[in-house]
Amino acid sequence: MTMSVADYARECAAQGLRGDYSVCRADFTVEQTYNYTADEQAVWRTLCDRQTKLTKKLAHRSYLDGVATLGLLDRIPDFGVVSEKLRKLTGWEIVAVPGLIPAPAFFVHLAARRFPVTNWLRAKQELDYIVEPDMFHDFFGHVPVLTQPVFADFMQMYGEKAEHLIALGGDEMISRLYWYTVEYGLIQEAGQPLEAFGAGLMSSFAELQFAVASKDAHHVPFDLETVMRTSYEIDKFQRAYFVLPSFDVLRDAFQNVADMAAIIGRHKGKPALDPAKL
Ligand SMILES: C[C@H](O)[C@H](O)[C@H]1CNc2nc(N)[nH]c(=O)c2N1
Ligand SMILES: N[C@@H](Cc1ccccc1)C(=O)O
Ligand SMILES: [Fe+2]
Repeated sequence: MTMSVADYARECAAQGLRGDYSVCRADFTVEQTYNYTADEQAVWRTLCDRQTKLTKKLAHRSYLDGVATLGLLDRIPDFGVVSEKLRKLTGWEIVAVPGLIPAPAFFVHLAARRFPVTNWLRAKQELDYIVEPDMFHDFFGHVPVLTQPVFADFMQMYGEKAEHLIALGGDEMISRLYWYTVEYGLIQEAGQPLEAFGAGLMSSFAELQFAVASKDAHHVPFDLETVMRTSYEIDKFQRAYFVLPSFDVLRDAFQNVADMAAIIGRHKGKPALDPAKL
């Protein structure tokens, strides 16, 4: 199922990831330990002020409705306090993690309506973009939509179905689908402008503008099989952004898990598609 914390900690250190995985529980959770400095509080406020202005213009309404419901904070959030509010709204809660955790463990949390939020914050030198998920990405990017019942249910369903598809050897392919939609997806509904959908865009001042507004961004119409076959890199701007015609198209992809299992069966272990060549 999931590799041990010790093995994963070694792998993260080898990749130069920042999180301290030495104090994780077996499910990769840690305590939040609310001991942030005045400087970190100031970085948090700056990030929230700038991103709130930008997402108002470029983000899909599902995210903005979530922000309005969540009531974004002028201080670094106390995960316990926010979990109390989330539980009442949609049954979700936040668990603290040291940073990126393995996909299988990640999906087990989603299936249980627990969203893993990194417990450390980016430095002021990384304000516009950071190569690994930090607390601002996980919280500001992902948590707002968990207040919206339709998306809260979708994220739990994603975790449940992913566990089943990982058992079929779909670990990489189900992660790609998550990556190109929940993390870096765009959406353009009929008669609407192109908007950001993915959390990795909501938390990055630089990439949000690039993905939605730059003529150099490579936009590809969403296609389930293509997405599941296309590789991605986590530490640079995406070389393809898939555009959903509606949220229903993404949710409906999960209605027929047999189709997803068939795609996994067809392409498991084959070379991935290059996003730049789509
Ligand atoms: C599912 C897919 O692998 C995706 O990149 C996961 C992996 N691990 C993660 N770990 C954390 N802490 N936060 C995330 O958003 C993710 N995303
Ligand atoms: N690049 C995102 C953070 C992120 C890194 C890696 C994976 C997902 C998200 C940001 O700058 O906010
Ligand atoms: Fe994320």
